[in-house]
Amino acid sequence: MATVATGTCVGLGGVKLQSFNTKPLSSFLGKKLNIKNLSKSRGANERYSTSKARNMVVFASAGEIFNLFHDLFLGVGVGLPCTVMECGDIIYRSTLPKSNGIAVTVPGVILALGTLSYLWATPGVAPGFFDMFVLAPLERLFRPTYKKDDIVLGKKLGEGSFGVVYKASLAKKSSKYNDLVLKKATEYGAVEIWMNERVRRACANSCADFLYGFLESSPKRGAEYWLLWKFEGESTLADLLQSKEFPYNVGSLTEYHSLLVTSNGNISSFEVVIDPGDHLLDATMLSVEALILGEVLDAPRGLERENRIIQTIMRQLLFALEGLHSTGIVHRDIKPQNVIFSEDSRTFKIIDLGAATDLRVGINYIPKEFLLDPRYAAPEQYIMSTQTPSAPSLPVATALSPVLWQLNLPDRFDIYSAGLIFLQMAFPALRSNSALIQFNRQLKRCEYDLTAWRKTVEPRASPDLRRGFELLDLDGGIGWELLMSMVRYKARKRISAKAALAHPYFDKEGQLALSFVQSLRLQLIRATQQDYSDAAKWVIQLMAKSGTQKDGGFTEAQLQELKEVAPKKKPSMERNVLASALRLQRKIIRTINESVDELNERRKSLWWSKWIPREE
Ligand SMILES: Nc1ncnc2c1ncn2[C@@H]1O[C@H](COP(=O)(O)OP(=O)(O)OP(=O)(O)O)[C@@H](O)[C@H]1O
Repeated sequence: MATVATGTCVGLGGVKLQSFNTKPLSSFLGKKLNIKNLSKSRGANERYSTSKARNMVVFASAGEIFNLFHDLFLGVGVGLPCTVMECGDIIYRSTLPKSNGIAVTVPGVILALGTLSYLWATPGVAPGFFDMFVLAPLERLFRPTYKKDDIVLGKKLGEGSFGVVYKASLAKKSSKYNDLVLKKATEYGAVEIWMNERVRRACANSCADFLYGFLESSPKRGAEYWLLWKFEGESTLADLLQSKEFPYNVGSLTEYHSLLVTSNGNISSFEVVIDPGDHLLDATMLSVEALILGEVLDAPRGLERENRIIQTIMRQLLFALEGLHSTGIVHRDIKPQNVIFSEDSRTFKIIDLGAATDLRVGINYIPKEFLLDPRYAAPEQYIMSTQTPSAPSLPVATALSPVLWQLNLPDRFDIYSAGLIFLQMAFPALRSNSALIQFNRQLKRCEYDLTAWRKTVEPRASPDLRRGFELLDLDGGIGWELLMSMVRYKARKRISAKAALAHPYFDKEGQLALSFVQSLRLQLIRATQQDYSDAAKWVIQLMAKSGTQKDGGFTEAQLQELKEVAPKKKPSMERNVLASALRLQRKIIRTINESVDELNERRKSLWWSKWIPREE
């Protein structure tokens, strides 16, 4: 009986040489094998035998490659029936192996884990798909909708480059939403509706409560996007910062002086600073009552108390930013004017997503366009490297988003702006526009090195400025350290919102009371924020210093020793491979950029706007 090791079955014959060649040929691949042709003529058999060895070599290597893929996909159960499960001998059924489910292989597990972590890495391809194709349509089915006639316009709240904002209310009174905010926006309104809907589904607490957005066309004004939010409150952080009372004007908003009924029936008071995520306990419910009754108790004023209020604002701002960044949205216009105090939730929230960009799908990613407020913009101006000049199409953007995110760390743009807000809160002298512009110039002159800036201004600092340094130096300078890790020239060296939230600056007890684990965490944050290029420069300088050990340089003998242990020049073959790999890498980047540019025609970049409801 002919056996399977004929090589006639291209690919598969080679794959299973060891196991197949002892089995009856008829048990494999049945009809596809031309058994007759092989056994009919002797000549054919001879030709077969002489080519057998050659075929065996070819098939053996092909077999190895196939085996690798076979093993890989076996782990995740992909392939033809008999390649993903053991079929045994179909004649003698008793030889069939007992089923033990899907075989798990190490490469299969690695592949599956790698794929999963790529799909879940920031900005999150998999959650993005779920959001877009499941949550968004579901939400559209159930959420309340509004039209022009449902809305009564009130006073104008502001007018910006992207539209006019009004206070508004509903024609039919609603118990939930009395006061609303309406923005009539230009073409960018479409982007803002998209961003607000995404935020409402992914991190509702980060931004103002968004109700609805639609396209409204009037013969007089043409097409306009109408966006509706809940009215969160009267004060933005900019309004609060302008007051001489800052931060105590915020203190009275965020601090509850709660009443504690002690066991002997006496009422004593204590202060609670409400953080996002804190739950009101029974005792603090009493404090709401106390607030309504106007029985607010004043704690002593001073640096410590101011520091605590600023800490609370920074934590709330970073919390909101972390929500946006973890879902792939970069705001690009973080400034005190766009941070509003929500009177209901008693937290600061972000508003104005008109300049935001959704990097999960590449929406509104127009780096060439200058949209940024220069007072708060990070030095890089663009959130993505100019090597990646414009937004890719949806599938390309989605597939590449984790890579582009890691390459550019676009979220650090917002962190720089938040750092400047922190600076303005700590230094009253830097709160005015002109003072901030001057500070920006000084910092640029110091090459964005805050320590260098401090050295130049501190000796001749005004009492206001000195007070700011004192505040940041509390608890062993932990506030100054956080500020420095936010305001840095290179985006890659800035701390992320998530890491900043874990910074010991936010530990209520201060740095001196840090536990062992907390100290370790601080060391880790410091290590990841280190500018290693400076360390490298230092080593090079040290090496370049000719002379003696006494001067801090290496001696000639030491340099000679180092030369000897230095790696020898790579062989030319290796260097050629390296050069080709680099050329290939450059070519891939160029090709991606070109296709990205090509795909970024305006027609294509507004694909999402067809999902925005139009008024009938
Ligand atoms: N949800 C809200 N609740 C209360 N007030 C709000 C809300 N949204 C916006 N405002 C108020 O309206 C003002 C303008 O809002 P917004 O910044 O979104 O408009 P804009 O047209 O983009 O303005 P600009 O271009 O100046 O930033 C804000 O400064 C704030 O005072």
